[in-house]
Amino acid sequence: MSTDTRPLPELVSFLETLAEPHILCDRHYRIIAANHAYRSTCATGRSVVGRTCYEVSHHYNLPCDQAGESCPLARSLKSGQRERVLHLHHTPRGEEYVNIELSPIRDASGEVAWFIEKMEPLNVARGISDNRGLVGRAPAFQRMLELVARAAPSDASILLQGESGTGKELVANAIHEASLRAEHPFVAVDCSGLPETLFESEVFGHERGAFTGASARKPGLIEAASGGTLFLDELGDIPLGMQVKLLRLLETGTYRRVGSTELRRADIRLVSATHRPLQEMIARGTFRQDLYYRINTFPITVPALRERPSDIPLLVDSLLGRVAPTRKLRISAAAMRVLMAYAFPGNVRELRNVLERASLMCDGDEIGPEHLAEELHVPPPAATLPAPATTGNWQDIERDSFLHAVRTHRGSRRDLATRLGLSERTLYRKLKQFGIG
Ligand SMILES: Nc1ncnc2c1ncn2[C@@H]1O[C@H](COP(=O)(O)OP(=O)(O)OP(=O)(O)O)[C@@H](O)[C@H]1O
Repeated sequence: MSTDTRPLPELVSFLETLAEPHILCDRHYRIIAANHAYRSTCATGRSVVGRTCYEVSHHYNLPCDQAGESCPLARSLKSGQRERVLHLHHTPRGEEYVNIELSPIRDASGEVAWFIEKMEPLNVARGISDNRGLVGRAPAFQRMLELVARAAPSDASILLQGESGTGKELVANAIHEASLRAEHPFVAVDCSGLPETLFESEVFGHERGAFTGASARKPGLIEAASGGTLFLDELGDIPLGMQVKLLRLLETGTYRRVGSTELRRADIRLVSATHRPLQEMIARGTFRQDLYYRINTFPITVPALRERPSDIPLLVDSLLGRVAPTRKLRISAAAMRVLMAYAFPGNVRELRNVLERASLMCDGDEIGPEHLAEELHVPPPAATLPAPATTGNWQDIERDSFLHAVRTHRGSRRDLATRLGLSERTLYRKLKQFGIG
C-alpha cells in the first residue's frame, strides 16, 4: 500500500477527540474515517467509511464540481490550502445548510494525500419547507447565505442592501443568531420617519429633564442591545445630524445619553439595511461618505425574488404554513404557474400577502388560480402607460409587472402599496422612477 492511501493512525485518533463532526477523505473523495461527533450527529445508520463524500452528503454519483457546484476538495487540491464553503447536506434531520472547512494534509513526500473536513451546521436558514425563519435554496440565495455564514462570527459591521420585502430583517436576525452574540439581545430600530430628536433619545437614551417631557431617565437602544446586535433598518433615512453622532459612536465605541456628559462604552455589533442607493445619496450630499465606509465593512446584497424564482414553490409551502397554521392548504399546479410567471415587485412580502389573501378566498384545501387576485395573472400589454419592455431582462420584467399592478389597481395608493408589500414612500419612488406622475 502506498503512503497516500493509508490513513495516519495518529490523525484518526486526534479527530476522534474533536467536538465537531469531522471526516478524513483521500484525494479521490473517499471517506477513510469519521469521528465520534460525525457518527452521532450526521450518520444515517450505514457506515460512511469507504463511500464517497459526494454520495453520502449529496446523494450524487459525481463529485460536486462535476455536478455544477463548488467542491472544496477540488479547490483545496488545486490551491493546496484550506477552503471553506456552504453546502446543503443530507443529514438524519433532512437537508441542512452546513459550513464546511477542508484542510489538506501532506504525506511524507510533501504531496497532498488527505483532507480533513470539518462540518458545522448553519441553523439559521433551511433549504426545505419550514414555518419559521429564512428558507431558500436557489443559487442566488445560497450565494447570499454563504456571505452571511462567513461574516456572522466576526464583529464586522454589515450593510444589507436589497429591495423592500426581500427579507433584510430576517437576514439581519440570521446574522445575529449565527454570531457569538446570539445569547444576547437583537434590537431592531426602524429609522424611517423618526425625527432627529426622537431618534437620538431612542438610540442613545436620555437623562431625566433632558428635554420637555423627559420625566424619567431612559436607557437607549444601544444599552438594550448590549452584548448583542443593533439592527438599523432603513438607514438611508437617517438625518445628516444623526449621521455624525452615529459615526462618532462607531469610531470611538462610546456615546452620551441626551442631557448627560458621561461617556458610556457601547458593546454592540451593527447591522444596517437600506433599499436606497447610498452611493447616489453620497454624490448628492445626503449621506456621509465616512459613515458609509464605517457601516459597510461587509456588504451583502439580498436578492430580489425574481432573481430566485426557483424558490417560489418552497416559499409558498413555507408561507402557507405561516399564514394559515391551522389549515392544511395546498396550491394547485395551475395557481403555481400563475405565481411562477409573476415578477413580484414587492418580493417575498408581496408573495406572503398574496397567499394570505388567497387563504381567505379559498374555502377548501386547495388554492386555485381563481383565488389569486386578477393582477397576478400574466400582464396584457399596457395601453395608456409607457410601453412594456420586450428585451426580457429582470428590470424590464419588474417594470412591466409594476406598471400592470398600477394600471389594474382600483382603490387608493395606500391600498396599492399594501398589496405590493411596499411602503407608500417606496411606491411613490417607483412611480417616479417609471415616469408615472
Ligand atoms: N427567505 C425567506 N424565507 C421566508 N420568509 C421570508 C424570506 N424573505 C422574506 N420573508 C418574509 O417576507 C416578509 C418581508 O421580510 P422583511 O421584513 O425581512 O423584508 P425587508 O427586506 O426587511 O423589507 P423592508 O425593506 O421593507 O424593511 C416577512 O414576512 C418575512 O418573514
